[in-house]
Amino acid sequence: VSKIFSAGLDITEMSGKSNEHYAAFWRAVQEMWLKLYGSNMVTIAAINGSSPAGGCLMALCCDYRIMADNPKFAIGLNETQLGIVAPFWFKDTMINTIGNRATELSLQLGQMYPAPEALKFGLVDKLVPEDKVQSAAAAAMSQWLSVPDHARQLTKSMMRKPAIDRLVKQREADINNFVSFISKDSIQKSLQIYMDRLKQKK
Ligand SMILES: CCC/C=C/C(=O)SCCNC(=O)CCNC(=O)[C@H](O)C(C)(C)COP(=O)([O-])OP(=O)([O-])OC[C@H]1O[C@@H](n2cnc3c(N)ncnc32)[C@H](O)[C@@H]1OP(=O)([O-])[O-]
Repeated sequence: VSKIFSAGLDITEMSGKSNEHYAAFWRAVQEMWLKLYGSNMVTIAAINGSSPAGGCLMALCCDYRIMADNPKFAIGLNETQLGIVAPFWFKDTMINTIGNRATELSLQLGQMYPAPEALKFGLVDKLVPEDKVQSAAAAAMSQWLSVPDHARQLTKSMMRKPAIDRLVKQREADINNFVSFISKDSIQKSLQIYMDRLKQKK
């Protein structure tokens, strides 16, 4: 979709559904993170549009982020703006990228950063003109692949394993927590209001 890298998790999957549905959905989101954050391959995000919440998480899972230099595109974990809470492993992924204080600011405010600010915060590593995002990502990939792979993989795993182990240990509890949170009437209402606002914006 033009102008969107990823709109994040599908909000319609989190509203008006059964607890079984929410549990299966959340397990799939966990799986995506475990696979992408834990991948031993080199992953470069070519961010060619806005990237809220789950979209930001996907970008943060990568080893390096290149974003289109367009202030209309914004990236961030904006969960609080929807009345929901980014789980601890979203938080850990952001801390591992931009540090504790910047993460606390970002998460509490549900801040979306336009591309130039995202670069300042270290949320992305490089800005390039919109038509150069793919080629810049390919160039970055070549650089990353020139490092001896075994050493790079072990280093990546050393950096990320503690966060991954934390979720693996608490997977079921995290699913239960998500289901009981998302199925609350007050949270369902917040999500509905947010979706209505998105539609009104058009
Ligand atoms: C604990 C849980 C953690 C949660 C993590 C998450 O990721 S939470 C998710 C956090 N995500 C957000 O907060 C993203 C909110 N979205 C946005 O900020 C903007 O849509 C945009 C910047 C992605 C694209 O702007 P744009 O002007 O190019 O496009 P547009 O605005 O006109 O939308 C087109 C259509 O798509 C619809 N739709 C959009 N997103 C979603 C979605 N996630 N889901 C479902 N539907 C969505 C929108 O309603 C509209 O539907 P319609 O009326 O055609 O039936």
